[in-house]
Amino acid sequence: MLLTLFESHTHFFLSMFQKMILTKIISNTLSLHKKQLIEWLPAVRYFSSPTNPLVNVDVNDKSGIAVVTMNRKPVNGLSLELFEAMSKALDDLENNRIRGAILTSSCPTVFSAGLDLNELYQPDKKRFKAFWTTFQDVWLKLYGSSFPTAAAINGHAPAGGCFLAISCEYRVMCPDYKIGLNETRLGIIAPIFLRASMRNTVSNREAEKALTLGTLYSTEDALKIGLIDEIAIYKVKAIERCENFLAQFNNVSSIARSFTKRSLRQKDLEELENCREEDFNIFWSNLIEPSVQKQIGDYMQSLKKK
Ligand SMILES: CCCCC/C=C\C/C=C\CC/C=C/CC(=O)SCCNC(=O)CCNC(=O)[C@H](O)C(C)(C)COP(=O)(O)OP(=O)(O)OC[C@H]1O[C@@H](n2cnc3c(N)ncnc32)[C@H](O)[C@@H]1OP(=O)(O)O
Repeated sequence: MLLTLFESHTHFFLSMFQKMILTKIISNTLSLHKKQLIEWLPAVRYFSSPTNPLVNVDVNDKSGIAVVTMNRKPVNGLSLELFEAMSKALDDLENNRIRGAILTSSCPTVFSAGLDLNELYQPDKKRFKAFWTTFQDVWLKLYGSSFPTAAAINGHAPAGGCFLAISCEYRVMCPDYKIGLNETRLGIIAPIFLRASMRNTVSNREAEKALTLGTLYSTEDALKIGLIDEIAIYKVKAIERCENFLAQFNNVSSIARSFTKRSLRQKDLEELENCREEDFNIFWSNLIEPSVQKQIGDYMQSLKKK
């Protein structure tokens, strides 16, 4: 009842005084530290994000929902700079307590082509370390966000592209594209945090099959195995369907929702938090194997020859 009362107030701007009183009452009732509670307070203020050419954040003042658009042509290859921009955008969204976020792409037929192969081919260790650490940050922030998330998958989403989508809570995809985790086809072992996101999306059996075979699914087959939740005919509709999903949370206590999400994902988040360095080392040694480098180089060539 206290939460319901609190929620109904938060749709309006809270004066500092109101906020202090409410914080005190709720933190006493839920036995939370003030800092912990503030971190999980529901959306109360919306913002317009400073522009970064690689990631556009557009917050709808009325709904409080942010559309986060990756904008790195031609295929949203996930480079260090794109990850940095995403990491910053996720911080801004968290700090401004938005009501939900929808991840999508400005490329007409590609959501994201996954990790930028240029980051993986003949890598410089220092840059790759920064790249990998920022990649981990993005996953921790997206998968562990206090606000609800959805992906409007308006194009192909192989490998890292699929990975971003399954780190969200809901996925709507446009027809006639491919999605999946094809890392094993490239000689790569899926990292710990990728496995966690996949298991959280499809059944353990499907996750095992999908990851070991490295299958890329059509939109229709992805729906069948639960890798996506809905199909929408084009991008605008996909965003609308994501908005509808997020709007359902208007009738749910933000605090109860955030804590429940957190508790369900906590184990996965901690698993990576506790082994970030080890995770890097494993991938670095896998990546610099001459056979893997050759595979990546050949693969890049084959993409260029198309
Ligand atoms: C490969 C080894 C990975 C090692 C990783 C190590 C550990 C990581 C483990 C797990 C972490 C999570 C997983 C990450 C793995 C990855 O994400 S690796 C990337 C895998 N991505 C792919 O296999 C997709 C490759 N791309 C495509 O299939 C197609 O491009 C597309 C997305 C279906 C789009 O097709 P379309 O016809 O529209 O475009 P083009 O193919 O003509 O491409 C245009 C242009 O873009 C270049 N390009 C495509 N993909 C990438 C990419 N991932 N990175 C960099 N550049 C890419 C392509 O070469 C073309 O260039 P151009 O000819 O110079 O114009």
